[in-house]
Amino acid sequence: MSQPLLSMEGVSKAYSADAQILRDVTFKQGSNEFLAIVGPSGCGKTTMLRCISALMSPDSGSVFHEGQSFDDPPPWLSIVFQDYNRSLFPWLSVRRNVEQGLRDVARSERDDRVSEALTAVKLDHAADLYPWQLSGGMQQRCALARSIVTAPRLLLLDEPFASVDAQTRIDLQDLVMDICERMSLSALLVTHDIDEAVFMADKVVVLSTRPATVVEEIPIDLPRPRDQLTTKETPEFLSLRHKVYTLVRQQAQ
Ligand SMILES: Nc1ncnc2c1ncn2[C@@H]1O[C@H](COP(=O)(O)OP(=O)(O)OP(=O)(O)O)[C@@H](O)[C@H]1O
Repeated sequence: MSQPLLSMEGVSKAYSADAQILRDVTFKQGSNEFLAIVGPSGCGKTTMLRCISALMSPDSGSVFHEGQSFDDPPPWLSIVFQDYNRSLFPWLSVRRNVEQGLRDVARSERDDRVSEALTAVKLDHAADLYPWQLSGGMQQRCALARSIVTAPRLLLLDEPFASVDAQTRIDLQDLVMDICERMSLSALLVTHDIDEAVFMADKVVVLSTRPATVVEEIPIDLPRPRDQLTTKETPEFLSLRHKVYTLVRQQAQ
């Protein structure tokens, strides 16, 4: 049987003796699977992403990519953060920002790949502008282009839509789902927004309060492509949203 793309097995992490953050976190993510992580505020979701991306080592347990452990941030993984303001270089144009992901690639290939990534996020027209000349949504699309330009297998999304307005958030959700579909990319989305988790994911993983552990994994078998209006009006969507919301609320009590 083939190995999952990503697996966390019994991962625990504490920042100090009295600050246990993760406790025995275990789940698997398959290839091309879109996974959403939800849980109470401050439960340790970002800490979990740091362990997955090898920016931080777990105290116990392991993270595996196709059955292999790894020590450094791996090339098959890219991260998109909430705070695009701090993740883009203001002194570099959009094109040069995206190019940062490709420093080891030959110039001729680099230009083509940057252009492809900018087309994928619909930013071709803004390639020569600077981040401070862009709207919030455009800056986050630029950050997304920089993440996909390296052709990763897995995109880690740490509340990537939390700093934009409601309409832009919806547009970015559709864009990310479309990119994942077209590039056969897996995604692991951390979000506080339960509608967003159910709408975008193939599986929602619910975490407990600190120290976080997996409370339940809920498969989301809504058909794709998903539509912001019609999918969200189906009884199946409403019932899944109810289930996830109830579980998260129980944790917070
Ligand atoms: N480097 C660090 N050193 C010490 N404590 C930390 C560190 N990073 C995070 N923490 C603490 O660990 C806890 C979990 O933080 P984390 O950011 O992982 O949670 P989260 O679920 O992503 O939070 P939120 O829901 O607010 O986005 C918090 O109490 C936070 O203050």
